[in-house]
Amino acid sequence: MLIRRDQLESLCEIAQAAGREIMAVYRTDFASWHKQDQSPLTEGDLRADKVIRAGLESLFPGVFILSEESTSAGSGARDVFFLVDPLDGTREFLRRNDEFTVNIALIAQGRPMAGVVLAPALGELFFAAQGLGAWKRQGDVQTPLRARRSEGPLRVIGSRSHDDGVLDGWLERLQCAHTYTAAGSSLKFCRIAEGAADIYPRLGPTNQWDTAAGQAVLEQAGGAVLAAQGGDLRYGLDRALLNPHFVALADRLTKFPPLQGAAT
Ligand SMILES: Nc1ncnc2c1ncn2[C@@H]1O[C@H](COP(=O)(O)O)[C@@H](OP(=O)(O)O)[C@H]1O
Ligand SMILES: [Mg+2]
Repeated sequence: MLIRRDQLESLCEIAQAAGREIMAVYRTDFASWHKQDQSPLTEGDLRADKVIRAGLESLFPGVFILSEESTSAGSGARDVFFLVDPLDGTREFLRRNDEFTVNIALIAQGRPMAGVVLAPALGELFFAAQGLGAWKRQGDVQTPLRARRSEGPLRVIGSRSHDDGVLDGWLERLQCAHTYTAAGSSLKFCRIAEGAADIYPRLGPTNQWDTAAGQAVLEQAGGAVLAAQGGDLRYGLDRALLNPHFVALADRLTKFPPLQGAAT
């Protein structure tokens, strides 16, 4: 299922509306609490989820929505559905370091066909769809995205808040000079998509909604997201919510150490 340019623009508007809800909370002395899985939750997550769900239901009536914070009625596998993380990087939100994002992805036949990633505190919007392309919009400036491997040291980017030490061993096995930068949330995919980083190894858990929109942006910018067991990272309501370990790359031919200890 391909989406039209005006539909992609509408997805951007929905993300921006969610971003406004999040920023309204961010500016206050907001409370946070923990979900059953011990991940943090704020009013920002819930308000953004509500706005996104309402927007998607009106724009794409009847299309199933799986969000981190809510699930559409009905169950079973569907070929086409939305994957939504209304506030990715809740820990970054709590730390007030601005590196959190709104994520909306359209999945068809297991692949992310379109994605919008908005970093509302940074004012950066990334959006892409198969057949259309990938762009970054910041203020009035819009630029096409093109992932590219630097000619210098390999620029590795990784999680700011979730590093269980496995990454250090992986970096030691890299056979080339490299630099390392930490960044929160799905912004890591976007940094590769805009040519600011080369590789994002994820050797710890993520959920499907954490990665789908970022993958759509990166793939349409020319990059790739490879799953530990081989092939491009895929999505589905009939699959585990937890992603396998993966590596996101500007250039899929980049050599990297095996993603050992991969979850499936
Ligand atoms: N132990 C765990 N189990 C499942 N998901 C985890 C996890 N630790 C981190 N994550 C996922 O990693 C995301 C944050 O990514 P990063 O570390 O790259 O900023 C979290 O998104 P949320 O912040 O939306 O909960 C969460 O979904
Ligand atoms: Mg998330």
